[in-house]
Amino acid sequence: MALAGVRVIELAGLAPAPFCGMILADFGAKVIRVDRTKVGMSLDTQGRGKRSVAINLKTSEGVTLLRKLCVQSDVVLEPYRKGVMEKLGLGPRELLEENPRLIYARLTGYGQSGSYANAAGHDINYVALSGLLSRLGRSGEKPYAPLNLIADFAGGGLSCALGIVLALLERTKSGKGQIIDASMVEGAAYMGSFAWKSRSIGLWDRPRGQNMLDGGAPFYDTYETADGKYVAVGAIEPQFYTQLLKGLELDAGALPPQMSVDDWPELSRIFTARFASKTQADWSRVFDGTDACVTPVLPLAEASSHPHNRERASFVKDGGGGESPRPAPVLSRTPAQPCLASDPGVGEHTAEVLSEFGFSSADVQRMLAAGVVECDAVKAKL
Ligand SMILES: CCCCCCCCCCCC[C@H](C)C(=O)SCCNC(=O)CCNC(=O)[C@H](O)C(C)(C)COP(=O)(O)OP(=O)(O)OC[C@H]1O[C@@H](n2cnc3c(N)ncnc32)[C@H](O)[C@@H]1OP(=O)(O)O
Repeated sequence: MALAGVRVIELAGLAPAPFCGMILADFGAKVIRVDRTKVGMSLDTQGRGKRSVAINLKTSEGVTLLRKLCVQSDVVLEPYRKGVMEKLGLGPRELLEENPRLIYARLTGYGQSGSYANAAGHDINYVALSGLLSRLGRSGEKPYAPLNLIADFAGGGLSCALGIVLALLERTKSGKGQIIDASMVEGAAYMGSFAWKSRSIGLWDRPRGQNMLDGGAPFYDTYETADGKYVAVGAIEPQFYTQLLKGLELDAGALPPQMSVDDWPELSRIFTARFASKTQADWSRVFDGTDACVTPVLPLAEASSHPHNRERASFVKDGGGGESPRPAPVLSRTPAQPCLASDPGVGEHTAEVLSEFGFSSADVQRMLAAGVVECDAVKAKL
């Protein structure tokens, strides 16, 4: 796999950093998640392919131990508020001094500087500050955050993974590590560059929810079908729009022109009534195999069984039967191989990992007895 041989220390976080770590693990990195002690269970639902070490960082020996793990690794991924790692004496300056090849990734909401740098926040706050949230939502309604996808995952975990891979690539030339300041506000904004830069072509001139791509245009929207399900319509180009009208059995000559913005509400009413006349499956029969850009809106539970996704094996089943998306994109020679074993329990691999880093079993036993580390002995034996 592309990242084989890369060792990553991921400090356990909430959602963005765990996703970043999972991407790296999916593509072959050895990711070690550092969990807290005395927590029972992990909230990391993105633990695929990782191993877990439980360390109490409120002990000085725990901090020393983590330092040893970090300086013997390629990447440190930390998800804490600005200054937390420095307080522990594990800031980038200290660690890079000991290991100049280390890539030190800091995944935060507001970044390492600026007046919000110390503030708590979550996805919705970061998307709000990026400017994007103001553009999301239906006409006449309040701004709407589409799950926690934009900042936590697209602008956060994914863009931080890109930063790490770029730094690894650069290290092959310079031999040097570096610090990655991954701010979710900036990651989200960057991911939304199209929204900024396409203002120059008038794509967002109208209020929220009244533009071509935000629910304003009848040919770029969702419609309810006769069975209470939905279809998605994305027929932007005239040749595809023509196919849409054909499938809906509408006479183009009797309708206002596609780009007559003032007539969009009326066209929407016509499309709404038409789509309500058949079931979702009926519409798939009408539109599959055409260029009308009409697809069913699938629930998560049905996505993997859609013929297209089934043919590409786009979803994988883990050992417990749980389904999730397979890693993307697909690399031809070195594709990701997602681990199908169950996600790691807190401290499941403490003894195994510490031994790999050169600790003797007597060291491990002593640290266990002192409460510096914890080992989930039951899971570790399975
Ligand atoms: C009832 C609750 C139910 C919860 C169910 C949860 C289900 C999952 C839901 C996922 C929701 C995802 C949401 C929508 C998100 O947006 S997640 C993104 C959140 N934001 C970020 O990640 C940005 C960067 N991080 C942060 O800003 C902050 O970490 C935070 C998220 C605001 C949380 O702040 P806070 O809890 O005060 O923690 P921090 O200031 O970072 O300090 C962490 C403290 O923990 C300590 N710590 C860490 N590891 C260990 C360890 N192994 N052992 C002992 N202690 C440990 C650190 O030393 C630090 O301690 P201290 O410096 O405060 O004394």
